[in-house]
Amino acid sequence: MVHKLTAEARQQFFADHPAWKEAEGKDAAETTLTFADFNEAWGFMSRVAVYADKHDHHPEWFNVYNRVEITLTTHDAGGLSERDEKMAAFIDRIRG
Ligand SMILES: C[C@H](O)[C@H](O)[C@H]1CNC2=NC(N)=NC(=O)C2=N1
Repeated sequence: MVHKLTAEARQQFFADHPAWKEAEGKDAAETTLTFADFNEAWGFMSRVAVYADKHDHHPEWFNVYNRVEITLTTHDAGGLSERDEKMAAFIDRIRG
């Protein structure tokens, strides 16, 4: 069972991860990454995909050429959870 972050933990999430913003009308966190080219973007996405598969937690994302938009939310919890926090921390570590 996975639970949504408490209001305090949610606030802490956005304080700890300044590259992430609250999604509008949705209990989720969003970020946009820009890479040198598609090859770099796809390399990044591959690393996130391996993480997602390993942790059974999957991003909502959109890619055009060198841009990757990511929305993190936990469908099973109906909002942001610790799983999103861990995935955001992973993405922030590898985003360069
Ligand atoms: C059955 C499977 O474990 C669930 O559907 C997992 C898969 N990946 C998931 N990813 C996300 N973002 N939220 C979930 O609730 C979720 N649930």
